[in-house]
Amino acid sequence: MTPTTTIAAIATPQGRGGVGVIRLSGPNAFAIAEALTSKPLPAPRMAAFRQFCDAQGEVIDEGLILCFPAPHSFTGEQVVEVQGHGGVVVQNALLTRLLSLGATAARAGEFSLRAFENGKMDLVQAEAISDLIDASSQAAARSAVRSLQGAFSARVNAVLEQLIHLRLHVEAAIDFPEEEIDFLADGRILTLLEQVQEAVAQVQKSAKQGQLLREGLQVVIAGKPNAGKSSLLNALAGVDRAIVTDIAGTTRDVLHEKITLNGLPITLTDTAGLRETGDIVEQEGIKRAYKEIEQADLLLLVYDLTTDDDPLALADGFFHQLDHKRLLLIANKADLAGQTPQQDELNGFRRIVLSARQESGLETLIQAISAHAGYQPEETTFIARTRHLDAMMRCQQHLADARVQLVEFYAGELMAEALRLAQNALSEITGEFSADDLLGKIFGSFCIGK
Ligand SMILES: Nc1nc2c(c(=O)[nH]1)N(C=O)[C@@H](CNc1ccc(C(=O)N[C@@H](CCC(=O)O)C(=O)O)cc1)CN2
Ligand SMILES: Nc1nc2c(ncn2[C@@H]2O[C@H](COP(=O)(O)OP(=O)(O)OP(=O)(O)O)[C@@H](O)[C@H]2O)c(=O)[nH]1
Ligand SMILES: [Mg+2]
Repeated sequence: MTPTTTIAAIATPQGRGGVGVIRLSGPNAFAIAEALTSKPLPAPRMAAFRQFCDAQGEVIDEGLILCFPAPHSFTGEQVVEVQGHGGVVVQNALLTRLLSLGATAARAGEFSLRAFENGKMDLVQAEAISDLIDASSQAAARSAVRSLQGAFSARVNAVLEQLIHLRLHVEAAIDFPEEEIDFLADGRILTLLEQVQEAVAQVQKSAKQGQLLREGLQVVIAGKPNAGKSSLLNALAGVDRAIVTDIAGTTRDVLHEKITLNGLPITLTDTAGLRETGDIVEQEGIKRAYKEIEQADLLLLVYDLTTDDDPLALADGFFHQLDHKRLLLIANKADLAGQTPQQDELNGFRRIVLSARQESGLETLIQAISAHAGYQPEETTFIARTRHLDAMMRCQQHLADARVQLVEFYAGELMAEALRLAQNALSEITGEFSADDLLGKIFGSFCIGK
């Protein structure tokens, strides 16, 4: 084993601020802090005012120092906070001094990784810290705090307990072969298995909401030139973001705008009008539009009601293989066409009649977008990631396999093995069972100092 280093990093953002905090964590944190201040440290968890000096005794900054003896700290190690003034130059000078005193510059996520390794939190909670910092809506932030406080972990652990209970029954059935057939066939094990499947399904449902809050929804606006795509983006964003003119082919570049609808973070994308063109710049814009269309969670196909464009023919022409569920038809310029904003269906496609310029019919569109995402905000939603959903999906596959082994083959051993794999998959969520590269991937995506 490599000896544990003492790591240091600036914990506050790089920039101007009233206060800038540098954290130290590791076995030499206290010794390094003492050398920095040339004074005894204050009592644990008590702030003291100190001067922070360089090797020549020159004052770099003055501020507060705070010590957290192991294991009662964020990381579970000795932790010191050096709270100086918030400025890029002075903070870097302090950090450099700490490095010269023997500290090592922390890698991204290294404080959180240590907290995880020392049992201060599980993987879901560590991820929740990162998601809280990156939350793009109030609802996302609240659900990240819920995960941080253990709401998600508690649900996973409850299912794990059920699963372990089931495994004990199955192992017992295998260990007493004379009773095997009866034990496996009497329905008790099947009932337990179905209860576990249902419990996982419930957590999956909640986690799906949490993942939506974390990742948000990619909504791409597409259609022919002049249909009113940029006008729609501006209307939904509530700001005059995209250039709108009556010249067809106004938008060239792809434009992203982040908004939240009822707490759901959404990235709205405006694209160049789709048409055959000889203009090279426009061609490039259209190429980029198609790239966005491919990646959209939801596509708004905007067309102009005052033209004789047939939206279904347009949809077919622009995106032949498109999944119907991903497409919403937007009949724009209702004001000019003398139509009232409304919602209806066209050959199985949902259609919304609205006026982007007059901003009428937008509420209906917003509702349709939320409904498309299956977004149902609840007070108990916890933040979740694709990684978690993936683990639960694999858990369900193993449970389904266990069921087949039981009901079709009465194969106790094979059922037991499937259940073991199901448990491993579920345990990956909280990190109880994990591959090393998984940890590297997760913590590497954190910011430095976290
Ligand atoms: N100044 C400062 N503020 C901060 C942090 C920090 O590191 N420093 N945090 C950084 O993320 C968050 C708070 N996280 C923390 C989590 C645990 C402990 C801690 O001392 N835990 C001890 C004692 C617990 C207790 O007294 O109840 C322990 O777990 O034993 C400290 C900060 C947000 N605010
Ligand atoms: N009356 C009326 N005019 C609209 C409406 N929406 C857009 N327009 C007008 O239609 C013209 C084109 O609007 P844009 O939003 O630039 O259209 P676009 O689809 O982004 O066009 P390109 O960027 O060229 O592909 C502008 O003159 C808008 O003011 C609407 O609902 N009603
Ligand atoms: Mg435009």
